[in-house]
Amino acid sequence: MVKREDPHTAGLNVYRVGGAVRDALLGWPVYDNDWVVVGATPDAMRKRGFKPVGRDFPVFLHPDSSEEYALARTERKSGHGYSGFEVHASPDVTLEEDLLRRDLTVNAIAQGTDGQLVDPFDGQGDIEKRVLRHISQAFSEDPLRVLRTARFLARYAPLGFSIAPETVALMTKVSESGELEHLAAERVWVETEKALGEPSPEVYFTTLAECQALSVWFPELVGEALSKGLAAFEHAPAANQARLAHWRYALLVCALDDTAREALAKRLRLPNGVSELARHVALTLQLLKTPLEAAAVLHWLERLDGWRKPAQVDAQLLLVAKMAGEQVAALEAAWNSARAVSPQSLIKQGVQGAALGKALREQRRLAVVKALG
Ligand SMILES: Nc1ccn([C@@H]2O[C@H](COP(=O)(O)OP(=O)(O)OP(=O)(O)O)[C@@H](O)[C@H]2O)c(=O)n1
Repeated sequence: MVKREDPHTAGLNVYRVGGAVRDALLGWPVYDNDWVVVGATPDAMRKRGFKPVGRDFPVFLHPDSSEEYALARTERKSGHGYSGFEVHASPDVTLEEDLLRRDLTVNAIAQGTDGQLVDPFDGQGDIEKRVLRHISQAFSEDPLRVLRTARFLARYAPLGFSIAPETVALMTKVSESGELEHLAAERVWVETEKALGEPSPEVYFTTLAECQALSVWFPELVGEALSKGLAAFEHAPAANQARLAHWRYALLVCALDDTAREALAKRLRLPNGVSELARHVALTLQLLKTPLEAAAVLHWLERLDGWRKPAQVDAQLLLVAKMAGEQVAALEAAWNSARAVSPQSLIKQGVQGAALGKALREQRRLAVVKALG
């Protein structure tokens, strides 16, 4: 089959870059491509039908594929945090200059439309050696890269990867400089959430501990709390990636006390669903610590909003299944009996209003008592 040339990019100097090239070389699944465009202007991109999306630098979406096309640029840090960047994008920025501003050698390989690789920092050599290595001191201009590097290791450690000692040293220097504190909590959570969905999520946290970054954003997890939390990961049930990440987070913090867990949730500005899930796991483990009693089970179901959101109870039973097997079976039986109590049948009997609520509560109580035997 003859491949038709894409009219939108015909004559443009474009390269596939970043994660897509890295992952293709690693044999890892590639979900989306990022492209860099050399020698073009924003105007020329718009005329070709690309849609501008970048707020801080010129990035465009391809009109058909919606893949990202960024104009080659250089960046220089000019202040704290993420806002302090001076971006220089112009047709005279070369591909090599654009690659030089990037974080890791394995992320700075470009591929021309002819398939040729442009690899000025020997990213291919580092892929072969299984090493995550920073490209230059500019690594420290974006403190998020400390978290990114730990996250990449959580993904690739099972392939034999490690972080170059000089990069660990630089990550430590960034952590100790206080720059990590300037990151937005949301960005920290995005990295952490991704890391929690990776094959070796524990590696993210141990790496952050090793380079002194853990105490900045996760002080509650420093020391023994971390080993306890990481040990809980193996109890995470199989799930899709988004769910798995949240379940693992809830397990990670399940041994913390309420104050520590809530402080962490607040600092990370966790989405409500995630902090609530973590709270629920703590409640469930608390319930399972002692022999099950009907009043405690009913109180737990109320706290989980189980009558309105039964899926929240089901999730808890799955989550703690491997931690407290037998008790969980009894709890599940009690829950199944209680949820089988139907308001409809009471309504049919003519029970209404406040009396209905009371009757429901009583029938559920009886169901739980009976199930617990
Ligand atoms: N703080 C950052 C973010 C991104 N990049 C560069 O931009 C590319 C694309 O970044 P991104 O899409 O965030 O990550 P990927 O490397 O594509 O990895 P992932 O598989 O997680 O999407 C990276 O490969 C890297 O070259 C960087 O140098 N520093």
